[in-house]
Amino acid sequence: MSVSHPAPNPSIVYSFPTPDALVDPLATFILKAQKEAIDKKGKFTVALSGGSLPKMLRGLIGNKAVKWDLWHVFYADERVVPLDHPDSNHNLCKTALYDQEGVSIPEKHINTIKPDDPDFDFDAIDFTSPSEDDLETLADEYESKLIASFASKDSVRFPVFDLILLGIGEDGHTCSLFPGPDSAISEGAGWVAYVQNSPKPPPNRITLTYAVLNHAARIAFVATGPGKVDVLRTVLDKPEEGLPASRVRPAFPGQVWWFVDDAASVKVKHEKAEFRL
Ligand SMILES: O=C1O[C@H](COP(=O)(O)O)[C@@H](O)[C@H](O)[C@H]1O
Repeated sequence: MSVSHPAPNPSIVYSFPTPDALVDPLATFILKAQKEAIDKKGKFTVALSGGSLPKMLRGLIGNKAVKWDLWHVFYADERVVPLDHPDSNHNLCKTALYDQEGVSIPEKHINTIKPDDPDFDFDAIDFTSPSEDDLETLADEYESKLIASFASKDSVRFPVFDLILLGIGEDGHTCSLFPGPDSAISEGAGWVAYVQNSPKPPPNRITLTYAVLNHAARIAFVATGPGKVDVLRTVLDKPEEGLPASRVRPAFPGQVWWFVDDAASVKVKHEKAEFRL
């Protein structure tokens, strides 16, 4: 017997005149997601990306409505480098957000890729050339952190994030899910995968899988600037081309939103909505 799944909701695209103009609406959107999550279950689970995303969260800084103590943060992807390395997505988020005045997410709620297992010496990894065993351990241990945070008595097949904030590369990658045939990431039922030889440096990465992204309650992509113009057109108007960002389509009632600027969306034919929550 075949089981039919409801079709994903169409993505909602908001385009703003400048990158600065999307900062406050994005903060408002995040606060709404936070409120719904906290009203329902007393915490807010969010996955953050690196790249240009962390700085776009500046509208939250100093906003008294943010319940930092109830945030539980994971990374949509992370580069396998020391946590204080300039390429680390954690380090980017720390600099742009956690270290800012008034931002008080408890340290134990920030889930880095450094394993909790005291027998695994993260700092001893050869970061210039980590072994496949190390990468596999990091992915497995990160999955364990997700299990500890999401599995309950109604134990889950996949974590359901309240919100996942994503960026998109000019090649259509999102998280560390790059274009091209990588069946391990594409088809695997796991929650976390490792990537070697990523086309964008640094080469070794840990990423949430499509399966996790597509179980989220909300996904918000943030993309600005003329460098994203062609990829945005392809992802939004030609999803059949199957670029990684187009494959992020959580099943109903999940929903994808796009916060973009006009420079990035100028060629997009997909309907643009007026921002209102
Ligand atoms: O390598 C990565 O790239 C993407 C996109 O970055 P952006 O600077 O173009 O926004 C990012 O979302 C991801 O977290 C990162 O590891």
